[in-house]
Amino acid sequence: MIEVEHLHKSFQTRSGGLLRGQRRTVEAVRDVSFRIEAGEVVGYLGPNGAGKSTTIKMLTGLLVPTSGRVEVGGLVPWRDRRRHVSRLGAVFGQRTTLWWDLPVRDSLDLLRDVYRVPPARFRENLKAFTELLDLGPFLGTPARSLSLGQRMRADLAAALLHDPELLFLDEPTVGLDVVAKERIRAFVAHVNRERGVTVLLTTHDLTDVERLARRVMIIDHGALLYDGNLPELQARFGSARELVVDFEAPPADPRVPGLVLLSADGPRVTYAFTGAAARPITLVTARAPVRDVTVREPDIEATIRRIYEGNLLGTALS
Ligand SMILES: Nc1ncnc2c1ncn2[C@@H]1O[C@H](COP(=O)(O)OP(=O)(O)OP(=O)(O)O)[C@@H](O)[C@H]1O
Repeated sequence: MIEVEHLHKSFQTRSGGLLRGQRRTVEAVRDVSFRIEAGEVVGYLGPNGAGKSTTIKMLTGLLVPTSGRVEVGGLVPWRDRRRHVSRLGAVFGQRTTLWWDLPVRDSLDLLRDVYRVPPARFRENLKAFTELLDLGPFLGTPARSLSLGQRMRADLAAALLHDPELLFLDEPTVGLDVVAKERIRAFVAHVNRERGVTVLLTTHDLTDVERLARRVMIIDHGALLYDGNLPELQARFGSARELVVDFEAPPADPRVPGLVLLSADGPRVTYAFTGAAARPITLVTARAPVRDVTVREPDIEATIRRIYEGNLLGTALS
């Protein structure tokens, strides 16, 4: 579906401040290559300024690469813009594609005309999306009066009315409460599953990724650092699992041979371990009477932070 080979994009900028006017080259994307198959949901992650938007803009045809190859469904995005755009949908969390002063329903009608959606198909899609996203209560409301969550739902419907094969989502849940976030995620999972829509998702909310994407690509300073699934990411870069043990009484010596002691606070002692939890639990319970044990998984957020920090320190990770 998407093929990217040795993609580069540089921008010429002029510096401000003391060096005002001096030309500078920013390499926003450096030698990025990947393939995305039809029907995949891929999380595209990276800290601010990493090169995510620049990549997406090249994939949508808004920007022409400095060098390298991009093909989406057999088309070169910036050369075949019109045909390309008819096959993709995009939702940008920070701005809307809806007409600000028009009722949502009128915006959707206009998009139907822009994309020449057959009337029967339009009716089917509008009905399905109205149900799935509960658009009914605000179809008559102008975009400017919608809450952020309502606006996102309307934007998602707008992006999918013309049955695109590919959906770009840029921060689709930013600023939403947990319930609204979950509703958006459920909808995206639905269109992927039921309609086979391929999704490329940029987000700073890792719950979006855990919920939706089996695969993640991590970019920093324009270069791809990781491309793979989440469990492998955890296995390769995650910190150890933690075993939190509540002993019946504070142990005189909390150390257990074979386990790394992280902290001891009265009867509660925390150890680090890797692999399965059975052996550490056996070791601990053999040591002293235990009231309770909990296994704490390393969180994906911490893992990704370590990858970003590793890159800042210049560590080769991939
Ligand atoms: N039109 C432009 N002119 C000059 N520099 C640019 C331009 N667009 C992007 N850049 C620079 O390219 C780099 C990558 O920016 P990009 O917007 O792709 O990052 P991002 O990963 O999308 O970040 P964010 O998460 O903050 O949106 C940054 O250093 C940015 O300042």
